[in-house]
Formats: sequence, C-alpha cells, structure tokens
Amino acid sequence: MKVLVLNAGSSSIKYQLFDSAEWRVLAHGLIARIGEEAGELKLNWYDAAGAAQSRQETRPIPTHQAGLDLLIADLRERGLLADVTELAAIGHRVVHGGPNFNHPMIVDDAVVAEIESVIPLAPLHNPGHLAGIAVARQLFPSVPSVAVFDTAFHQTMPPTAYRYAIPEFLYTEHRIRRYGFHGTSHHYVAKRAAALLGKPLAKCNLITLHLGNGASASAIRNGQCVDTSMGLTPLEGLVMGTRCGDIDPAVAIYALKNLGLDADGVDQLLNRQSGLLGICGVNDMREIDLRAAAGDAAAELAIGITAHRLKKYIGAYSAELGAVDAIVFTGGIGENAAGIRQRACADLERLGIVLDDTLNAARKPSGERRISTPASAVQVLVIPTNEELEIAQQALAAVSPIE
Ligand SMILES: Nc1ncnc2c1ncn2[C@@H]1O[C@H](COP(=O)(O)OP(=O)(O)O)[C@@H](O)[C@H]1O
Ligand SMILES: CC(=O)OP(=O)(O)O
Ligand SMILES: [Mg+2]
Repeated sequence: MKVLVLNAGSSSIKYQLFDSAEWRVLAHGLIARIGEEAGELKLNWYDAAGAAQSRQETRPIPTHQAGLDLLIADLRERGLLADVTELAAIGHRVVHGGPNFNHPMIVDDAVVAEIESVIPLAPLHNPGHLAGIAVARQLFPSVPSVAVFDTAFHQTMPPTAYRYAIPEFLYTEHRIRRYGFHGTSHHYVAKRAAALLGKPLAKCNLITLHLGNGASASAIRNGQCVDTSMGLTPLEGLVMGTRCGDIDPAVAIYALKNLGLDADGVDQLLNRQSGLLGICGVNDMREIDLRAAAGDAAAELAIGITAHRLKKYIGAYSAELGAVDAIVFTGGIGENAAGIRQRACADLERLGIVLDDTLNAARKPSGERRISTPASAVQVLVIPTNEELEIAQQALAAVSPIE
C-alpha cells in the first residue's frame, strides 16, 4: 500500500509518497508560492531503475486545489498512483491540535471543526492545513485523511509545565496554556535515540533539541514529554529563524504603546522580523556561519544568543529530569551546525556533558551518530529527523484494524 503525506502551509504544500512495505520514498517535493503569479513546482521521484528524477516548473498556482491537482496528475503520469485503491491513507501534518487531541485522528467533520476552532492559536499554520485537508477529502473521498498533530506528543506535560502564571479564566475560558509543537519530530528522534542507547523508550530520559526554521526543546522522562519550550503558539522558547522565542511580554506592550504598531504589527515584529533575522539581517544559519567567520559582529552575536538560549534550556531540563541519558540534536541546524552544538554544550562537564570536538566537527558520517566522549555520562547524539515518515507510519496505524 501507499501513504501520501502532506504538510500544507499557508502558501505551500510539501509532500512525500511512501510505499508502506519497507517505507521507501517513491516521490517527494514542494509546491510553493500558491496564490502568486510565479508559483513553484518541485517534483522528485524515483524511476523504475531506482534513479532519482526531478522536474521543476514556475507557473501560476492559484489555489491549494490547483497545486494538489498538479501533484496528483504528476504522480499518475509517473505510474506512482495509477489506482486510488493503492492509497491506504493521506497523512496531514497539523501544527495545532488544541487541548483535546493526543493521538492521530481520522479526519471527519468534527475533527475539521476542532482544527478550525484553534485557528486563533495557530494563525500561521492551521488555515493552510485545513485547505490541504479539504482538497484531499474532495479529491479522494474514499481514502481516509489522518491528522497528525505537532501538539499531541506534548499532551503528557503536567499542569506545572503547561499552565502560565496568569488569571485562571484565561485557561478555563480561552484555552490559554502551553501546548508545545514539533512533537512528531521530538517523538521520532526520541524513539531513534532509545534504539541507539539500546533501551526501551519508556526507560529513557532525554533532552531533544529540534533546531530548524522553527526551534524547540523538549524534556522527556521515561519516554514521555514533561516539558517543552514552545507555548500557546510556536513563538515561545528558543531563538528561531524569524521568531524571537522567550521575551519579556512588556516588549509587546512597549511596541503597542510607543511604536505605533497594532496587534498585527506586533505579531509581524515578533514572528517574522525577529530571531536570527532581527539580530543580523539573515535567517539562514549557513549564511550566518559564513558571515561570522568573516568577522561580522552581528552574525557572531546571532550565533551567541542562539547558543546561550540553548544552554539555558539544557541546564533547566537537566535540573527538571535529574538524570539525563542523552541530548539529541536534530533539524537543519541541529544536524549540521557543529559550532552551535559546540557552544551549547561547552563547559557542561559538571552536568555530565562532554562533547568530542573531533566527532562533533566531522562532516562524515552524516547520519545518526554520537558526538560525546565515551566518558560523557550524558550521551550527545545527532539524529536526522524524519517527520514525514513518522506521519506516514502514524497515519497508516490509525487506519489499520488493531490486531
Ligand atoms: N550545513 C548547514 N550548516 C548550518 N546550518 C544549516 C546547514 N544546513 C541547513 N542549515 C540550517 O537549517 C535551517 C533550516 O532547517 P530545516 O530543518 O530544514 O527547517 P524547516 O523548519 O523549514 O524544516 C536553516 O537555518 C539552515 O540554514
Ligand atoms: C511549529 C513550527 O514552528 O513549525 P515550523 O518549524 O515548521 O515552522
Ligand atoms: Mg524540516
């Protein structure tokens, strides 16, 4: 059987098509700039001989529906989706599941209504997911759509971690609490870490650091999430590409009162103009590394603030967990930026964290690996994430009868 995974954003759709027999990727790609004149199609697939093939095109893609139509037509043309009955499920990444979903859900009207009801809590993400879900249900009425929530893995947090110190009615009447995101990634790398440690996940205490464009840390005790750095929305916590992470809320009040910004302006300021971009003018860590190496002080500061914030979370979560088996770095930055890993873990010998600088700096091997010394009580691991695979497997499990 096949499983299609869609990660639909406000103006893009990322996709992967898997063969569930051995979870081989059959096709993957991106439809971007939906709604703009110059829409982008990047379609990749493997031909009968297993060779990677790709097609790129720039053309207007007015709607999510138009984008998915093009994608499905392409898959059919390649013979990868000749028959709809081959498709066991369509898995959808949904960033915000609100307070009620702690596992994947087969999408029906009630699930759609629940995802809609938390749009105010994830205005950047949930509307795009709903567009993707609507088109998938319309194009493939006989194939179950399964929503896999970024928030689900964090539902085990205790109230001491998920409640804010603000008046209770904001929680009871407005559902304002910490939810946490990137849960699919934290869960996936936690499972892989347990395999590398040779222990069941239920016996592992881990600190997982997902550092991509969005970034978050999780504290995992006995395989369950007990704390995470993102909150009501994906704005809290670590320094991100364009998001500020932890900040004194008075900054928002100051901007409202003194900068002539309204609520949308403050939203733009903190979600889209801050983080690495706000500090040094670019949000791509590769470029920032190059600039810092060339002596650019703002780029150096961006790296410094990012690493300082990471170290604070490593310390806080070490204290929360008491004993830590491993720290896991993942995401584009976590997997590749050795300098950030080095600075975040520097001088933490007292916490049992000793990086092997040679292993950390080595570019090869690039897959799952340990970068701490044998003497380090806490293993430091790099584990490439694979949210799409995790979504595909969870989606298939959700539609498969329990044996
Ligand atoms: N070799 C590298 N060195 C440093 N940073 C890298 C490298 N490769 C990717 N990155 C950074 O990873 C980030 C994107 O991470 P990714 O996980 O792909 O993001 P997304 O959240 O969009 O999936 C960018 O800041 C990018 O610069
Ligand atoms: C939740 C979140 O921040 O997602 P992303 O990193 O994909 O923006
Ligand atoms: Mg990613």
